[in-house]
Amino acid sequence: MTKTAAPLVVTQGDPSGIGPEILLKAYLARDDYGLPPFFLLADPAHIARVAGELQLDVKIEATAPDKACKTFAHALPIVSLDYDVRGFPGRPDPADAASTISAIERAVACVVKGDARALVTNPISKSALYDAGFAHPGHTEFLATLAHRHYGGARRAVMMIWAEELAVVPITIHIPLSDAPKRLTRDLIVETGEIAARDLAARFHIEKPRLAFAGLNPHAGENGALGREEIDVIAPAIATLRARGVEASGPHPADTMFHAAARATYDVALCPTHDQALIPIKTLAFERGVNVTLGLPFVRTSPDHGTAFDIAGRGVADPRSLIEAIRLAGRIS
Ligand SMILES: NC(=O)C1=CN([C@@H]2O[C@H](COP(=O)(O)OP(=O)(O)OC[C@H]3O[C@@H](n4cnc5c(N)ncnc54)[C@H](O)[C@@H]3O)[C@@H](O)[C@H]2O)C=CC1
Ligand SMILES: NCC(=O)COP(=O)(O)O
Repeated sequence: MTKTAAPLVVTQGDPSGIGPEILLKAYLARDDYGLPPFFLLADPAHIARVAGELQLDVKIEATAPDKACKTFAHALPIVSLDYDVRGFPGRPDPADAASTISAIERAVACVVKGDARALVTNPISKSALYDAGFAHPGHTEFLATLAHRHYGGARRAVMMIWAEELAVVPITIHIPLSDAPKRLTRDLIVETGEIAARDLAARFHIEKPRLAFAGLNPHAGENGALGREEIDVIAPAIATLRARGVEASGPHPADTMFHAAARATYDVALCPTHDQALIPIKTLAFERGVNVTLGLPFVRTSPDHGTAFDIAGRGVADPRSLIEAIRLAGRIS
């Protein structure tokens, strides 16, 4: 199968979260949104149970990846995981962790083999997986490990959350806030900036991406009076990026770089910490934001939200972020 003819592969995510529901709703909306064909890696019996409980009229067909495109027109294609998934809504179950992890591993294997052109992940509960012994902070870092496993070489994955009006990159990701200043090195900033610039050009066709870096401290340090990371670490990293031909600006005060006029001056905002980056995008575009992993030899997208255990099983979950994740994966792969 040629890469562009291949379907997308979608993972089950945490089966007790809203993943199965939004996936079923996305399938029902496939024609309205012009979604490219996809197949789900899951336990077909579990997905049929969720569809029945939520009265979502979706025909489900267990199939193989090479039959998925044909199936997609009349039924939701599911490639079966070798697990009996319990997935009681709202109650994450350690017994389901192995199936959740296996879906991610198998999805990457499908892309590597050419059975799928890109992967879209449903949300996982980090703490539920940590409790089951999962050693990776999140998908992003796990995918870098899987890329290394399949392709060799050092692999660094960069998280970007994207919407039409804003794209953000957290330079440090899933670490305690108190560790962020120590982990924020010149090398990390330069590497993150280079990956973002490269993938925005290659995958999003922005010829010369404009990168805007946020400071770490209030008012970007106020010339060192409120912290020295801007002077000692961030500004030198920006200078290195500029010397290497990357259009990089900053460090900008993080509190004033997300209003509309400021956003018009850059293509992506890169922030030292997770929440500096994710709060603005989730405020502006929670229902439409897409998490895209940059830096890998394959495309992975995901909705910007999590497992939403508080509403799982109630039928009220909004599928639009997953729909946008599927659309974007189709567009950039
Ligand atoms: N890509 C991934 O796998 C992600 C996983 N997570 C995980 O999700 C778990 C829960 O995280 P939270 O911080 O509670 O964030 P969350 O995004 O799951 O929920 C936050 C709030 O938004 C609501 N919400 C989320 N998605 C919604 C949707 N599609 N429709 C309607 N309402 C929605 C929820 O009901 C909740 O009130 C955590 O364990 C976290 O690790 C969080 C973000 C991304
Ligand atoms: N807050 C975003 C998030 O946690 C997503 O992480 P990942 O599982 O995509 O690495």
